[in-house]
Amino acid sequence: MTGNLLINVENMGIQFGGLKAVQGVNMYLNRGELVGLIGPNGAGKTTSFNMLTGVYTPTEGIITFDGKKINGLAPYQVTQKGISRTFQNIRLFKELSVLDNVKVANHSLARHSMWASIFRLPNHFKGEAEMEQQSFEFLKIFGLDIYKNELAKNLPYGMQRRLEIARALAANPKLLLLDEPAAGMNPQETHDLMELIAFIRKEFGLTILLIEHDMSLVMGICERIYVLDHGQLIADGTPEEIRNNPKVIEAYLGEEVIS
Ligand SMILES: Nc1ncnc2c1ncn2[C@@H]1O[C@H](COP(=O)(O)OP(=O)(O)OP(=O)(O)O)[C@@H](O)[C@H]1O
Repeated sequence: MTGNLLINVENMGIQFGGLKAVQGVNMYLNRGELVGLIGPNGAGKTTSFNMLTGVYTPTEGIITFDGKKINGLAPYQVTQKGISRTFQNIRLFKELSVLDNVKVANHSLARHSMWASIFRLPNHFKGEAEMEQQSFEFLKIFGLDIYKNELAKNLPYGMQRRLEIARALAANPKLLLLDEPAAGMNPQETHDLMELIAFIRKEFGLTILLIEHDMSLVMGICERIYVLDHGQLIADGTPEEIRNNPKVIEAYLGEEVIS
């Protein structure tokens, strides 16, 4: 047990050739928190997610998750530790059904052994049935059950975004990282998504870190917000504090209106 602290990031940074894309980032999330990560284009938000999930190894700093250092772990090991994510550009198995997309992600949760699967022992079929049922339950939560047998590529855009979150959740994370979940959604879809995020967080006892350009969403559901600009944190605080922070207003001038 590591108390209330779930993830702690100390002095995190990464350099690509001569470019310091992210540097000196300190942040933390307590269990159960819903925190936003915002900043202008190119500020280093996705790069930070890539470091938290093992896609990139930071060139400086320490990331501690659930009391253990996770720098240098491969992405699948980070997932096993309990961090799942979605991507800015939707990454689904487009030629698989909606249900199978969730089942694939759910596979790491399957309680039946690999040997039972390989030799198709009775436990395998029991495990398969359980997994199918569990995956279907996820689809229901996301309002995707009616699309169960549809190929992922045929889903309306907003539903594809939802399926991405369902998949990330099926890996049973403690920490969920959402990279622009409302990108390309209309205001109604964004509003529904906001409610869904609040719901799954409560229902699954999740901790969530969210990158988002839609300020109504960020300001509406996050308890705390970190602001990145040119690879460095320039502010952190409550939505109210962030909205009134002169540095943040300056960083966003000409790009976003913080409302
Ligand atoms: N693999 C890489 N090699 C070189 N430069 C990179 C690499 N990945 C990211 N960068 C650079 O790091 C900087 C931060 O990019 P990043 O995608 O993290 O920004 P962002 O805040 O997520 O932006 P956006 O809001 O547009 O998605 C950019 O200058 C980008 O070009």
